[in-house]
Amino acid sequence: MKEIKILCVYDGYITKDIMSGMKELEKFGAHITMINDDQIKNVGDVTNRMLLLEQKGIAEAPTCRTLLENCSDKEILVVHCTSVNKEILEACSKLQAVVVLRGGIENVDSSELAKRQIPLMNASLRSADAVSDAAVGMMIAENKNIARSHHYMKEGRWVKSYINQRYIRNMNKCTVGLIGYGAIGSRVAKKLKGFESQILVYDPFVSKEQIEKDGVKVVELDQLLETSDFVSVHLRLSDKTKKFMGKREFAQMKKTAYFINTARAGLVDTEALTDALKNREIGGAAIDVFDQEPLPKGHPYLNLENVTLTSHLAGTSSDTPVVSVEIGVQKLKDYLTRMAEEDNEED
Ligand SMILES: NC(=O)c1ccc[n+]([C@@H]2O[C@H](COP(=O)([O-])OP(=O)(O)OC[C@H]3O[C@@H](n4cnc5c(N)ncnc54)[C@H](O)[C@@H]3O)[C@@H](O)[C@H]2O)c1
Ligand SMILES: O=C(O)[C@H](O)[C@H](O)COP(=O)(O)O
Repeated sequence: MKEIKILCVYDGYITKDIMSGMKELEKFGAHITMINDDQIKNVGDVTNRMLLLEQKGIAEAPTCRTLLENCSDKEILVVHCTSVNKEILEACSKLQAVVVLRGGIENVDSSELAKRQIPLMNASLRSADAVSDAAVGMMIAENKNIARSHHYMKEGRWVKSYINQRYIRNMNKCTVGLIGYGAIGSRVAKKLKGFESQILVYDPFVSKEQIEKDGVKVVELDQLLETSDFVSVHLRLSDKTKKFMGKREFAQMKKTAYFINTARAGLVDTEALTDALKNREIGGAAIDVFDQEPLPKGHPYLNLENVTLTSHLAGTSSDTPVVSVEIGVQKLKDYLTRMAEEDNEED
């Protein structure tokens, strides 16, 4: 079996222990080197790096010096959120494939890889269960006033009456609108089916047939916004989806509806959402992701009763980093097997 040199870069989220699952690939001829991303020390740094990449792009991402110093003879790079930018790619003359242990691929110069016809593999489903659990949890928490009641009880208050009790329905009578039907959106739908909610979906990039085979209904965005009791956004942030939810969209929502954001803050015009919440143009919101993290003191959300906030933890689960590596290992096994078969055919 031909030896193939793989360089794995771990960071504050994917640790050396977790990355050691890659050793399984030695049976497939891999020689594995593991290094640490010298700029990332903890999970907070990982989140900040992701946000920087999504907002500013790969060109502004700093280069990991340890990666640069160790990559020249490597055939495969495995990274989590470490940047695989032009400087790194120029140094990788032997590169045959790149594996990103996350769903988003913003940390990799994918157009440069495409030019060089180098395959890029990712772990798109790795946190889909964690985030979809969180989105469904947020809907139920709003419906049942769990966070608000908890907050009051901590203050010694026994509050029995909440504004939404006049109109909120049980989940089996609620309509949930999902914007984006990828890894996470589709899992939210699957989980909500157990609650017998009516599910509406807007995602023009997935075929109607594929979505409707899950027993949910494809609608136009206007209909989704106008008729849903919960509007949950599950898009990737890009130039095209920036501020997808603005003044107009919040105005279209029912006055009693909740907006759920476990995706990215940049998808939303924060000022428009704040106004809609303040003026009770929508029922409320549950939000996990913010323009600035940690959320700065005095942020308007903090003074609103009809908003529930979590500190960017929807994707956090002890399973997520492990699943990332499992997916990466499986994709690499398939890749190495294919390469070995092609080599055999040529011989
Ligand atoms: N809060 C967290 O901890 C956390 C963790 C992981 C992921 N996320 C975020 O969750 C979001 C969803 O991730 P995913 O893995 O499901 O992404 P995905 O790429 O699998 O799905 C995105 C979907 O959006 C659709 N889409 C794109 N443009 C659209 C448009 N204009 N209108 C409607 N649909 C459109 C795509 O067709 C795709 O199906 C991302 O923003 C991701 O960064 C958050
Ligand atoms: O915390 C998050 O939001 C995620 O861990 C990360 O930023 C995105 O993960 P992905 O969906 O790209 O796997």
